[in-house]
Amino acid sequence: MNTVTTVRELRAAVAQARAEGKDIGLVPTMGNLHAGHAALVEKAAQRVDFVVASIFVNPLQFGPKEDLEGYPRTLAADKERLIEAGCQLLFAPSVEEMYPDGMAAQTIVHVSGVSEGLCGGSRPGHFDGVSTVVTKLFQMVQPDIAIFGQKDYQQLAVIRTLVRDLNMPIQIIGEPTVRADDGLALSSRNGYLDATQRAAVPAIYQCLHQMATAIKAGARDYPALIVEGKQQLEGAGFRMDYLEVRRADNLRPVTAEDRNLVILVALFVGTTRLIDNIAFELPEGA
Ligand SMILES: Nc1ncnc2c1ncn2[C@@H]1O[C@H](COP(=O)(O)OP(=O)(O)OP(=O)(O)O)[C@@H](O)[C@H]1O
Ligand SMILES: CC(C)(CO)[C@@H](O)C(=O)[O-]
Ligand code: BAL
Repeated sequence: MNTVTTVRELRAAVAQARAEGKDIGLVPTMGNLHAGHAALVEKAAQRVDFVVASIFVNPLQFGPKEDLEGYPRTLAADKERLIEAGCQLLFAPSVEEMYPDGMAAQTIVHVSGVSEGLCGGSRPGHFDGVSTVVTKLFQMVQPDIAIFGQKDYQQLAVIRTLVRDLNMPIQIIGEPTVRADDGLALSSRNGYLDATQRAAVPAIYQCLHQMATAIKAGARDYPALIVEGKQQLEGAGFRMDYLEVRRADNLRPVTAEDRNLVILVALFVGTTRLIDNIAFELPEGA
């Protein structure tokens, strides 16, 4: 695996792969890689000849009181994981390389609709930062496919909308969330948890799973289910950001006719903000 840090080197390496007739896949990340990221790279390696991963902790998507400074940076270990997973090229640019004129001067890409509410409501500007950096990465690499995790469900929906609205010829692939044995969604931010918090957090997915089971069994009073779910999570010691049932395709509020649903949660464990979700289809007759 080669590592490049400049757009110029990135374009040259991708051009060479193209000249060799290879198709290209991109896996954008912020590093501190775990088995969830590895699954995305492995999927890309199954689908294309040349896998590019990026590691960039994008300041543009962090709020002023968020964890930009403390976000874990583990480049040496990340490279080992990428090699094992089948990555051919790592792009690990500096902030100056990505935003040479500074972030205030950067053209911003705003995806409307699906970026509003949920994480977009709690993290103002977050999805503008994501859409902008992902657009830049897409322009730099011009991949055939790009792979994202369903753990960041709203992000995936924003990127699908971005690609459709701006007619980008890139196939977006969403990969299932990789979980620890106790159900916790793998996330770089799990590393912020102490032992007591780590013991408590499997309750997040258990709650989502219970709610999904109840809905599949016929429960339709979503507001009541949400109140109950929040009480359960608050009782486990978490501070709620949101817990919502939405349409799985466009994240709009659910109507009685909708069959494809997603329950999304964001909460604080101490100062650590975690997200998770469960998407499911209502069985026939339910
Ligand atoms: N458990 C997981 N399973 C599958 N994909 C994942 C998982 N966690 C993250 N991803 C995906 O990896 C890509 C890079 O995400 P990122 O580097 O932010 O990792 P993260 O672990 O989600 O970190 P954070 O704690 O910052 O949310 C995104 O497409 C994200 O959805
Ligand atoms: C897609 C992404 C790499 C953009 O910075 C980031 O939001 C992430 O890691 O999910
Ligand atoms: N995984 C999404 C990146 C972020 O939380 O900023």
